[in-house]
Amino acid sequence: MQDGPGGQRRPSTEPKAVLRAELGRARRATDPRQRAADRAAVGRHVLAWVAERTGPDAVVCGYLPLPTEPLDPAALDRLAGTGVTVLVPRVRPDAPLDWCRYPCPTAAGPFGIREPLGPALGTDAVRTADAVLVPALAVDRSGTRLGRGGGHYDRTLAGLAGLAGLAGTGRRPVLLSPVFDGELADHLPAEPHDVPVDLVVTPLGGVRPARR
Ligand SMILES: Nc1nc2c(c(=O)[nH]1)N(C=O)[C@@H](CNc1ccc(C(=O)N[C@@H](CCC(=O)O)C(=O)O)cc1)CN2
Ligand SMILES: Nc1ncnc2c1ncn2[C@@H]1O[C@H](COP(=O)(O)OP(=O)(O)OP(=O)(O)O)[C@@H](O)[C@H]1O
Repeated sequence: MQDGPGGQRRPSTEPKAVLRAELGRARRATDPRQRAADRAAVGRHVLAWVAERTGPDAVVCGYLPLPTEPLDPAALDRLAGTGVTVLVPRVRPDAPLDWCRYPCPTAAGPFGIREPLGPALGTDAVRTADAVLVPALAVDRSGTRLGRGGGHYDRTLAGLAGLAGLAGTGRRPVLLSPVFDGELADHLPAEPHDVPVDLVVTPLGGVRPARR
């Protein structure tokens, strides 16, 4: 939102902001039973992928999903129950995300998301991850993601980009974005700071390469 003449709030007409508003409306308009089935399907796909591709010693960065987001929170519990180390983000203003080990107590946080209250592991904890679930409102054919616009994940993923090819293992976490099937876009506005995701997870399509 921007301040309009006279100081009243009016919606931004910036292309990304318009897209976010449209995608948000579509999510809220989805039939709750369909949404629940979709969220459960995405959770199952994530669990199966982790079991197949990384195994029980894995570290997975997830997030505490909003009720309209395409990920069943129970999937995080099941993942943690398999022995996988699950981390969830804590927002810090104008900084990369901090991380807490899940499950942990949570409290109502900004933007309607639950805020984890466990000990803060620091922003570098994401570097230990084998996979990072990156929330998105849509993902396009080049893997460009449309997020909520806070830049929280952009700042977090920017630190990881430099990990590829580093001395040692040279590995960086695999980036997966859960989205609803209708949120695979042909083209989204991309900026230089946008880090593309590797994989998308949808209820019907399962886990697939983001580049199509
Ligand atoms: N579940 C979740 N956790 C996350 C993110 C996210 O997108 N999803 N974030 C990604 O960066 C960060 C928090 N940033 C956010 C920024 C804005 C809004 C937001 O606009 N919320 C709407 C409600 C949307 C809805 O109900 O669907 C609002 O407050 O009106 C949410 C999270 C870190 N944690
Ligand atoms: N690496 C970075 N360092 C500092 N600021 C950044 C970085 N990446 C993005 N930003 C800032 O974050 C703001 C939001 O960027 P953008 O619109 O791409 O968000 P988003 O990807 O939708 O959000 P999110 O990353 O939270 O999911 C922009 O003002 C941008 O300048």
